[in-house]
Amino acid sequence: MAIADGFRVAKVLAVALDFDLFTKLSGGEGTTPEEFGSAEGLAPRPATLLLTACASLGLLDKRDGRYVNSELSEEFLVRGKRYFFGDLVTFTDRREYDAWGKLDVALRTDRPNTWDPDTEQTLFDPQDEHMAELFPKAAHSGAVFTARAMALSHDFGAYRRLLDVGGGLGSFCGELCAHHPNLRATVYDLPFVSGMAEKRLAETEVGDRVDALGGDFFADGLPTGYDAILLTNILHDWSDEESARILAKCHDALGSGGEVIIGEAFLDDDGTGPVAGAVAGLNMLVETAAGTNRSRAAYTEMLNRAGFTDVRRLGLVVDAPLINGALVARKA
Ligand SMILES: C[S@@+](CC[C@H](N)C(=O)[O-])C[C@H]1O[C@@H](n2cnc3c(N)ncnc32)[C@H](O)[C@@H]1O
Repeated sequence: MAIADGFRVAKVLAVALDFDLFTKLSGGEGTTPEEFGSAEGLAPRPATLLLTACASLGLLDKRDGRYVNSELSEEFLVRGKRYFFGDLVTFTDRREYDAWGKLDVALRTDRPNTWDPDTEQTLFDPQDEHMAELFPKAAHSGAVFTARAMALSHDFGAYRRLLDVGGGLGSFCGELCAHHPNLRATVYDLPFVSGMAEKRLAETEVGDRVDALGGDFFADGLPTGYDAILLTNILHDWSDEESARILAKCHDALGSGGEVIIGEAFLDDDGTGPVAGAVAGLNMLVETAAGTNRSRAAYTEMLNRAGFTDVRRLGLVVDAPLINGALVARKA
């Protein structure tokens, strides 16, 4: 049944966030269904049903007859908190909920549902209503806690300068530099995203060690002078051939001994799971022209073909959204 009605659960979370429920409850005395209903213009029945559903999912606790944030929602669903996850939920709901309703069409046509490859050149078109602002914020929302997991799982302090290719709003750079005081990092992304990253990073505690550079990893060469390149949730957006071009650019940009780190929701090598990677793979069908999730074995082959050696598999010491591990490889 959990499989059959999983979409209902996702919608409960998305709608509660649309009401800004968890931010409004943060730090307060909680709410009753009557108070919540009258504040939001809802009749008692729907107000009660929504709060009950949120409590059943562990998003709210009930104390002395009042609904309050659970520990989970207090940490991840309150706007303005460091690990706020809500923008990813909202993006997924607004952009992908309807598109997943037509999953059968994507399967039959082998084309994305969320944008039109006949009129838009790429998924990352700044003219697209969701891409211009919501997507970078959503990616940040998923990345910042994931970056913490990466920081705890790999010694980024061994590097002096890190280049985060397709680094979005600098979520990984910011978090990794916060954990490693001697690390300096550059976010490299399309100019409309790197401009947003620059502004955001300037206001953070590590703003003096992280900068942002605009560019296109297909049209331009990558900047040099870095001893590590990070690629998280990048290669799954592209075909094998396009991914090979990106890896070749990374290889060209690194000096001898430089390392590339790939973070992904990897598939098991035998192609049977895990659920997160496999379902994210189908999302690549809905969202991209030729992307796919791949196994560690497939990425190892791609890395070797690009000239990297000594490929190591890295587990995460804490679970993270969006990725389930990393591969680290060296340029000989
Ligand atoms: C799925 S997001 C991943 C963001 C981040 N690395 C993370 O893990 O959250 C893909 C990123 O690649 C960037 N991107 C797409 N095409 C690009 C290109 N041609 N050159 C540089 N960056 C690009 C997008 O703007 C976006 O920030």
